[in-house]
Amino acid sequence: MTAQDVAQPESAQGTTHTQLQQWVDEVAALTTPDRIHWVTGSDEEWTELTDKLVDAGTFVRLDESKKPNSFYAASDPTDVARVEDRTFICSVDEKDSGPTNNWMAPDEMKRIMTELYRGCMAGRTMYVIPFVMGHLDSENPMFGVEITDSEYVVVSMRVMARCGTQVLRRIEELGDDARYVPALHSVGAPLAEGQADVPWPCNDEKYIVQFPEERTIWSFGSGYGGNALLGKKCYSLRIASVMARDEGWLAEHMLILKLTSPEQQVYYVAAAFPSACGKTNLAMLKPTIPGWKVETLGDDIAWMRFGKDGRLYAVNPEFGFFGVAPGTNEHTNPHAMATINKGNSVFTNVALTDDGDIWWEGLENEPAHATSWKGQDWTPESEELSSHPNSRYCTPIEQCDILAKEYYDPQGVPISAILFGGRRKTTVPLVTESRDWLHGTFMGATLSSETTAAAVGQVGVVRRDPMAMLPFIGYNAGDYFQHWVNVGKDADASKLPKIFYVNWFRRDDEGGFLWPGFGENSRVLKWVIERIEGKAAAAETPIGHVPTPESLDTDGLDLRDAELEQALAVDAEEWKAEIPQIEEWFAKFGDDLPTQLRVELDGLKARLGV
Ligand SMILES: Nc1nc2c(ncn2[C@@H]2O[C@H](COP(=O)(O)OP(=O)(O)OP(=O)(O)O)[C@@H](O)[C@H]2O)c(=O)[nH]1
Ligand SMILES: O=C([O-])CC(=O)C(=O)O
Repeated sequence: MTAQDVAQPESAQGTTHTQLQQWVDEVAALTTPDRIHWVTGSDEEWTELTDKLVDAGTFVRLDESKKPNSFYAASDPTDVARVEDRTFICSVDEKDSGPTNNWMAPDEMKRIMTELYRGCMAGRTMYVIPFVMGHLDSENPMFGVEITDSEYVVVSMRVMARCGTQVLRRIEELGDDARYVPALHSVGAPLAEGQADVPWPCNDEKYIVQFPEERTIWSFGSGYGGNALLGKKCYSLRIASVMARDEGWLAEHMLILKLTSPEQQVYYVAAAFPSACGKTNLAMLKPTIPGWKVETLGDDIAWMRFGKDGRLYAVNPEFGFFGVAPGTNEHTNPHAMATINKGNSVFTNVALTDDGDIWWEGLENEPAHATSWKGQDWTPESEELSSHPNSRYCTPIEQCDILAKEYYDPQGVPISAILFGGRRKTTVPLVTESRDWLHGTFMGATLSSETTAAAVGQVGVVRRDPMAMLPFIGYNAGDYFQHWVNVGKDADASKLPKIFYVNWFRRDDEGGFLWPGFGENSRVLKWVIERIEGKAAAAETPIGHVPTPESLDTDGLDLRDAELEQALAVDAEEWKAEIPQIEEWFAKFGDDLPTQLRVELDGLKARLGV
């Protein structure tokens, strides 16, 4: 079948952008969809698609009075999270993908995937989604075009990115000057003539592939989150990190928040934590200390470029939140709750209540009965969880009642502090200030965290997750470290953000969290700002500057002195035990590890007396 044979629905407008049209035609010829639909982004289209998803049994419409214009979806039980072992960086030279990524030669990968794509959209509609990550009116709009055969992906992309005709028109206006990332996605479930569809089509064989030199993404087999919404992790982190390396900026797995002190001083903070380690919660934090205010700019991704004034400015390229549902409630994240309660959201792999609402572990008002994410009867006595630990809400960022007005500024905001952090039960204190950019880069490069349900695999295993980017660095991680070193070297040190390392997850001897976390993390933010202002005290330790117990504002906090001390403790023996692990981690990189990081490690060893 040729592209010309593919039936065009009346709504298909095509494009005057010859090269884009050519690519769409080629994909259609290969994948043989029944129809092609160019996504407009209109409200009518949303209604059409969500109705179609309801008819297919993929979506259940939630009660309008509880969650207007919102939908429940349950995925195939095998398609619930990112698949890191099926994710590839197919650089031309294997060395450029480095020791932390899966690699295959691009030609070989394309040969395999072309066969998988052949006829894979039969019986389905092929959607063409023009989108832009970041602002349409920015100096260099970061366009993408995702082709997908999943209505779920179209609806979710519409929440997560600025999509549709307005973007396509801009691409057409720019013509050959429009730089866009072609991103091809299929669930890999062709339908034979007359064959009924399943609610969640997917394929056991999955590939999530980035071609860094071509700045192209090919994804096959999964309909879920970061595997399928290709503007998110695949483009805004893996491909964008390659662009950032080449162009001298940073594409990072970071939230961005605006902090206003009681004296009305404004600071912007970015923070990198691995998936499901608290970015969304910190980004929307409700401070428990009087006079401090937090507003949100982003909860997952930050693109940071130097401004003319020499400071590092961050923008959030996304348009929605794709947040972890379990644990989210009125206490832990009241702003996320207010955002999703406004509706226009998609909930995946949570529980469906009998009165047409959603529920998950940790949410208030536990229902007496619900349908679990696996479609089974669920009651509080059930042994199985009602919701998958990586169940998600997908909701528009503009509904967030504490969205900072600067979100709309394509220039972004000047960052004063960068926080790195992960989940560690032991060893890592509540907060540590680095001595300088290089030391902060070392902290980031050696970041460690227990694995979570956000990726398929074992949960709770400590692994190194540099800058929380382990699954997202689109090139050799050794070169990525060098890029961070270079950013510091080329900048005016006095204007660079200060780097800190936090750990909300240290445990006491009974296994409870030592630090109450959530809104109380505002106390740590306050200390961070007071360090920047030169006001707060700190103790110098082998690993960096740690608050003295008195320097951290604990007014009104129900925390015993001994607990605070334990949360802040730097135990030399525990840190000595980290050294061989860091050495093993660094050994992976061979000569690609920047000398400066080896020098930092030697410094740490000397201070610990190793
Ligand atoms: N103990 C404790 N748990 C927290 C804290 N902040 C977040 N969490 C929990 O960590 C889990 C993940 O939190 P999120 O804020 O959604 O994580 P995220 O980093 O945005 O996750 P991704 O969307 O996967 O990138 C939730 O279950 C939270 O309840 C904290 O300060 N202390
Ligand atoms: O990418 C996803 O599927 C969800 C997400 O935000 C993450 O895992 O960090």
